[in-house]
Amino acid sequence: MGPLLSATIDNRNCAQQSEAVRHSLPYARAGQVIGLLGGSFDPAHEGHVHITKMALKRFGLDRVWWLVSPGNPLKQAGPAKMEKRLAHARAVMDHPRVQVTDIETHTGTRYTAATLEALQRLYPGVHFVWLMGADNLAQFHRWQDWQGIMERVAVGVIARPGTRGAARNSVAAQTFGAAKLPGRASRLLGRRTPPCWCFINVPMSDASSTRIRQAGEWKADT
Ligand SMILES: Nc1ncnc2c1ncn2[C@@H]1O[C@H](COP(=O)(O)OP(=O)(O)OP(=O)(O)O)[C@@H](O)[C@H]1O
Ligand SMILES: O=C(O)c1ccc[n+]([C@@H]2O[C@H](COP(=O)([O-])O)[C@@H](O)[C@H]2O)c1
Repeated sequence: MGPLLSATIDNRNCAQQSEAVRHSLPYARAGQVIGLLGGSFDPAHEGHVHITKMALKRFGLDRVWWLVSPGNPLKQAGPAKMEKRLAHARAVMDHPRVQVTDIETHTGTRYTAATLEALQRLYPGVHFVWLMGADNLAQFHRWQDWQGIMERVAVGVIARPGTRGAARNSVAAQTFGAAKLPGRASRLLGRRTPPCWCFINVPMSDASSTRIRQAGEWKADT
């Protein structure tokens, strides 16, 4: 087989693969603002539901997609099986504008920077907003290519009990201080050109997956 033919077949395989990935993904059209809440969801709980509803309202989002992670790259211990976490998350989060997905299984990405790059390639013209609790902002500078994430998408941060100070003093908050949108303007977040991030001070939920696991209400392999 000549090099030209082999390259054509490779390209076709590649196109078929990305078509298959596209079929496994939720629908969004250009111009929509989609919030992405990535997490281990091991298990999903009322705190996730609460911040999702707050984000929909306060960040002016059209939809939120939960990205149930194959595994947080910074966590040593693996979470419960994907099918189990997905099923539970779908039972917990029942809202017409929220979809619970395993997108990273289909894109084959684990690091958030790579996931966002893949999603922007798959959804041209869609505005993505990365959502996270304040605890994650505090350690955001440990994520792979975290500055690249800030340059790529808007970031919406939601208050979490006991983490406000650490979030405010975090490397990310300090480094991108000039790109902070005041909470009163939070609805504009999704349509701003990154870097742009916003912290919303909302009524808080103290629910946590760690607490649920420690109480023995969720077992990894059952
Ligand atoms: N009660 C909460 N308030 C605000 N943000 C939350 C809350 N619970 C989870 N989040 C956020 O939701 C995202 C996914 O969280 P995750 O699935 O890790 O749940 P968790 O309760 O933090 O889990 P764990 O205790 O295992 O670390 C993260 O951005 C996290 O900050
Ligand atoms: O990309 C990274 O380096 C990175 C490091 C830590 C966490 N994340 C992502 O942050 C989200 C929250 O993770 P978790 O385990 O705290 O629920 C989830 O989508 C992870 O993939 C991403």
